[in-house]
Amino acid sequence: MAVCTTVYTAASLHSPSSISRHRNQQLFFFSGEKRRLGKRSNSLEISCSAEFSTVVIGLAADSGCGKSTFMRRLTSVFGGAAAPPRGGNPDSNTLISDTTTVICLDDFHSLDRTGRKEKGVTALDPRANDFDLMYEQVKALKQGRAVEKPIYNHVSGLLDPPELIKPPRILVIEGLHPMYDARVRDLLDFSIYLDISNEVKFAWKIQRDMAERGHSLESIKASIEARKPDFDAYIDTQKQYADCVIEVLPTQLIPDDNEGKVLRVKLVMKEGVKYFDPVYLFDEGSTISWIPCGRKLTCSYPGIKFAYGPDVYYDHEVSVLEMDGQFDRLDELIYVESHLSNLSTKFYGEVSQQMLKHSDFPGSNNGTGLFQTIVGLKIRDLYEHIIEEKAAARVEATKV
Ligand SMILES: Nc1ncnc2c1ncn2[C@@H]1O[C@H](COP(=O)(O)OP(=O)(O)OP(=O)(O)O)[C@@H](O)[C@H]1O
Ligand SMILES: O=C(CO)[C@H](O)[C@H](O)COP(=O)(O)O
Repeated sequence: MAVCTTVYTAASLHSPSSISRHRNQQLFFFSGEKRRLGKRSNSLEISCSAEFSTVVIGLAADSGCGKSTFMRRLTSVFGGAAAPPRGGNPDSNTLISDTTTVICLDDFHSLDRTGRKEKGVTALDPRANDFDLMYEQVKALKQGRAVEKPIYNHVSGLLDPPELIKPPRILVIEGLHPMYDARVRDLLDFSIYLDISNEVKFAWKIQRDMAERGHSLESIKASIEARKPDFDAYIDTQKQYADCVIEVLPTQLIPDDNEGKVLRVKLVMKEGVKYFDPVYLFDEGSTISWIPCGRKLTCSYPGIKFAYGPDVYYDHEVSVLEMDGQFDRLDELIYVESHLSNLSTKFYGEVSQQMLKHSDFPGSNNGTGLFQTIVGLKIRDLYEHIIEEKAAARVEATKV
């Protein structure tokens, strides 16, 4: 494996004088192709060996919408536990496992909490974020170069000294804006948008911020309202670019439900995405409605309803799989799994096994957990295909 290792620091990208200081920093060099950086090189750009490839996944969602839970499910599909960088800043937002590194895009806030207050902008506003640096650093990692990424400290509201991020096999960039900047968007091998309806978002935020963070109901309402215009303008618009959207809505099984406990969840899968074959129920391309409750699946009120079929989403052809309701017994999930195809599992029952393994995670009894698990397996499959493709290209290149 050859890895190019110029270190991009936040400072090096802003100040021309620091570019020369950092230009020749090379921290790691494995065997393989070596390209020397000329001392008088004007640019930090260096061409890296094609032997190394980081697959980049984008996960977009508003704060408190289940990104961390999704990340825990995804990391588990690859095996091993994810932890913050060892010996680093205790308030780091990064999670590293054997295969994946998850970086939080809040680290690219260019304004700290006070700066935002002074300028009267929210963290969702592009003016509070450094997209040039985000692009440079995601590109560097994708090409196999380590970066010195800034840290936004959620405890202090300040920008902390940067942390070193080495190129992983799979880089997940999660946060408010992974698909906002076209340059960053183009670096993504796959993208997901978690689309939580306002009613559900409110219920989740209350549950977490009141119970765990001691906020009052009024302050939670006020914070959601204050964020809404910027959320609509800058975050929600990104879903049109996503390869896959998990939409979470109130149930339709209980008339006028206002409890928000039972959920209707849709998995919107774009057609024609390389190495991503949408999952289907019973018969690919048909329109299907299925109530699985009966002899093989225990369902208490209000029951469970699945739907599947083709649709159009922001002018793209998509397949949509929907689940309304919740499971009573996860050990019976295999019945549902056996009617789904294109799951990219490695053995019969892998979806059910993953769900049972994390039955304590939020959403494990409904479509949020089921669809997050399925997307995790699809990402593993996509990753394996990309790696295979690169290996085949290398073999071809050696023949030439
Ligand atoms: N599928 C789910 N079903 C029910 N509640 C959920 C689900 N996912 C998340 N939640 C609730 O939302 C809260 C936030 O989830 P999580 O920490 O995964 O979100 P996040 O997007 O990473 O948040 P933040 O960006 O603010 O750190 C959880 O504590 C939980 O209460
Ligand atoms: O939307 C957010 C992303 O998670 C945060 O609100 C943003 O990062 C600002 O942080 P803080 O609320 O700590 O000032």
